Amino acid sequence: MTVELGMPQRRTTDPLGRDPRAADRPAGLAGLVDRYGRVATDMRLSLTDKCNLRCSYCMPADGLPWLAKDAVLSAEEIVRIVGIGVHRLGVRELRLTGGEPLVRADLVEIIAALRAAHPHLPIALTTNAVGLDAKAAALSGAGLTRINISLDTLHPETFAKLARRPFLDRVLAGIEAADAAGLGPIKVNSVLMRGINDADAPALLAWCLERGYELRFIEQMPLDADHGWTRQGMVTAAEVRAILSERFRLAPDPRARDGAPAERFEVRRKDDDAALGTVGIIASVTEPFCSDCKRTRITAEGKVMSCLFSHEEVDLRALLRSGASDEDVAQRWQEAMWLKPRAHGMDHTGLGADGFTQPDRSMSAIGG
Ligand SMILES: Nc1nc2c(ncn2[C@@H]2O[C@H](COP(=O)(O)OP(=O)(O)OP(=O)(O)O)[C@@H](O)[C@H]2O)c(=O)[nH]1
Ligand SMILES: C[S@@+](CC[C@H](N)C(=O)[O-])C[C@H]1O[C@@H](n2cnc3c(N)ncnc32)[C@H](O)[C@@H]1O
Ligand code: SF4
Ligand code: SF4
Repeated sequence: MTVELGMPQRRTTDPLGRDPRAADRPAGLAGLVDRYGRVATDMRLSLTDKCNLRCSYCMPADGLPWLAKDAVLSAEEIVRIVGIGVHRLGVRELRLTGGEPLVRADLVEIIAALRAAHPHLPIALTTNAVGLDAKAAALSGAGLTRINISLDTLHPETFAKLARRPFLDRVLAGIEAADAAGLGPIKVNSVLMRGINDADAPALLAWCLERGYELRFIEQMPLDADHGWTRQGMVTAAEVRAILSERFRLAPDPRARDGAPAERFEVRRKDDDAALGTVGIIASVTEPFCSDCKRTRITAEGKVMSCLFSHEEVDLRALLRSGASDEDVAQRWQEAMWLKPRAHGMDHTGLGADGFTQPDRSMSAIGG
């Protein structure tokens, strides 16, 4: 069997697809453990590579060549692969992402089927919320647990510039509908771009705090399809804290982080120190959290990416479609995770630094 790998190499393995480099994985070791002792229990599954926005930090203006329909995992394959993760490999939480998961016509059916198979599994969705106003109630009814929504600005012109689509009103309607449908706690994801929306950060935080949403500012990572990212151009976590501190007082949140990308802060009013809520900062570049990583990713076409920045992908779809048993699929997934890089796709942290190569795929094609 030929195993498709990302750049820079292709690799062929034996008929069962065993990877010789994972030969040192102790026999009988349960779960998605890697060589550095991390255990992946958080599964992130991309439902599609397609999207209806063109955020400049993710997609090119003209979009990307979309995968063919039959290249993407079907609803049945998704249910099977999640079942293997949960029942055989210790997956404890699931996040559905993309691309834009809402463009998938069978999203509600997928969630209903996953919920029927796993009554107690936390199932979250990361979405841009375009069209969510019409679907939030159905998603909640189907069993979706909670939702994270991307929103970079409250200014229509800035939104249209960043997302290259004039859809701010639709996103705001989607957020409101998600809240009304009980899909909280709602988390809002915001990527700050220097000179474009960084000055909007305090106003966006005030807006989220008023509504009880948890805003998280995300450092831009080198995962844009245009390969235009530079370390100097990126707005850092330290800058975000400085911008927010002009209007609020931030104090470390005492709750345990538990491997989450976001470091949380309590937000207090400056004059009377009144508690207003929480803000998160996801500092993948300047304050990486790889040593506690518990994530395993499956792309829309069924490939394991052990790390967001992996240059290797292990094809589970081919196995699923070749009549392989759940045990074989689980074993390949375990081998892929055993070989997970230590950090940022390498053996050390350093996005944009020496030794780092940006993956060919954009965030939208990996599944953010
Ligand atoms: N470097 C890195 N960044 C990640 C990883 N997972 C998520 N992120 C970043 O965190 C952002 C927010 O991710 P979400 O999809 O909202 O999920 P989350 O923050 O893990 O989810 P919660 O459990 O709701 O806090 C993503 O857009 C990425 O920028 C990861 O494994 N590595
Ligand atoms: C790839 S999107 C997929 C889900 C959905 N389309 C959305 O935007 O929420 C998931 C998350 O990735 C984030 N993202 C995309 N490109 C990024 C980049 N280059 N650096 C950091 N985060 C990025 C987005 O802000 C979004 O919150
Ligand atoms: S960040 Fe999400 S909404 Fe924006 S282009 Fe990427 S996949 Fe689409
Ligand atoms: S860069 Fe890779 S190792 Fe680091 S947190 Fe993200 S997925 Fe985990």
